Amino acid sequence: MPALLEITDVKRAFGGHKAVDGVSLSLNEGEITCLLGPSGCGKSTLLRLISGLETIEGGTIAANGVVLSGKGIHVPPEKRDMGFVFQDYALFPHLSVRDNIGFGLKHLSVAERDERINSLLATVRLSDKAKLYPSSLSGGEQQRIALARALARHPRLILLDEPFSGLDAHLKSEVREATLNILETTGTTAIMVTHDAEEALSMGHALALMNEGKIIQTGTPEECYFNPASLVAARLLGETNLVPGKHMGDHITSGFGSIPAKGPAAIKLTLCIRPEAFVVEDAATDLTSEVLVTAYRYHGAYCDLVLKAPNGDEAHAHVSSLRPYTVGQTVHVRLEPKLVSVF
Ligand SMILES: Nc1ncnc2c1ncn2[C@@H]1O[C@H](COP(=O)(O)OP(=O)(O)OP(=O)(O)O)[C@@H](O)[C@H]1O
Repeated sequence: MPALLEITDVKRAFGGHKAVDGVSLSLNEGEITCLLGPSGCGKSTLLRLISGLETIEGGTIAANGVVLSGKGIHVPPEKRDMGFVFQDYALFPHLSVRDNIGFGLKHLSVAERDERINSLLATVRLSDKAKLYPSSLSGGEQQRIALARALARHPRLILLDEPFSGLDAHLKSEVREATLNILETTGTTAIMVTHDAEEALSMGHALALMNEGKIIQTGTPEECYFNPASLVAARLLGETNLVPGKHMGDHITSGFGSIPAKGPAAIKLTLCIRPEAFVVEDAATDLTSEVLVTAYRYHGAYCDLVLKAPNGDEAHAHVSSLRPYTVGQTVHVRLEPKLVSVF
């Protein structure tokens, strides 16, 4: 897929603090790229640099081969052909849903404008709310208006900055799904900032992991989750247990069982084990370890166990809730190699 936006070695500092420190990233046409990183790592700044709301101090940003930000070049935001969805939606409270969506369409004839608004209202399933004002709508509905407004001018790129952070947990997954649907059916290219790993993994066609102003890994969600490039990347993508491991022939052993060796032999290894990597077996095998259950919490879909290995190492495990567990019992566990990274 061709790159729509090419970011090359982009830099931006504030008072000596390198907020964006030499970032290179390609956004592919028709894809949603999720930019995931901890608070303060520079995600919003990068988005603002792409939008043109902020100026770069080094590098280039080009769309379809045309430089938008570069040495002596700064195309203003309104000429970049991009749509924005902000954290707080930034809707106009004094305008109806219809007028919010049509705000950027004043260059069209009345008939063309009406047709475009009607089509967008249908896309975001708000046709029956067209005459209402934002204050009388739910958070999820307001988010869909913001999305429709951002899509109104058929922008080449949509920038979303934490678009679901204002929504209740139960509404979040529904609105995420609806947004994904709209972006995919309209074939829109988008970059979405989030610090929620689950959101990034479930919504992104591509992921860009960011830390301390730098992109530390890019790839599909599966590539990043199963093969994190570093401990920092692994931790960004979800809960992990860090446990020492040892090379023993063609295996790596740990207090929680053995996995086939990965990578070159090394004296000191750290295993990064996802909680769902633990498999409880009925009996001991070459790959299992007998561990003690020191804490147990039922979560419905799974059980959260704290396990203590014979060597004293501890780990959190998410295992099937079909089997009963009690604190103080011992179980035979092995590790699912795909969910273990070795550093
Ligand atoms: N206009 C500004 N003036 C001074 N410092 C700024 C400015 N904008 C951002 N920063 C600083 O740059 C760093 C990156 O900020 P940014 O908002 O891009 O992070 P973020 O990853 O989006 O964080 P969050 O997830 O908390 O929104 C922070 O240390 C922030 O304080």
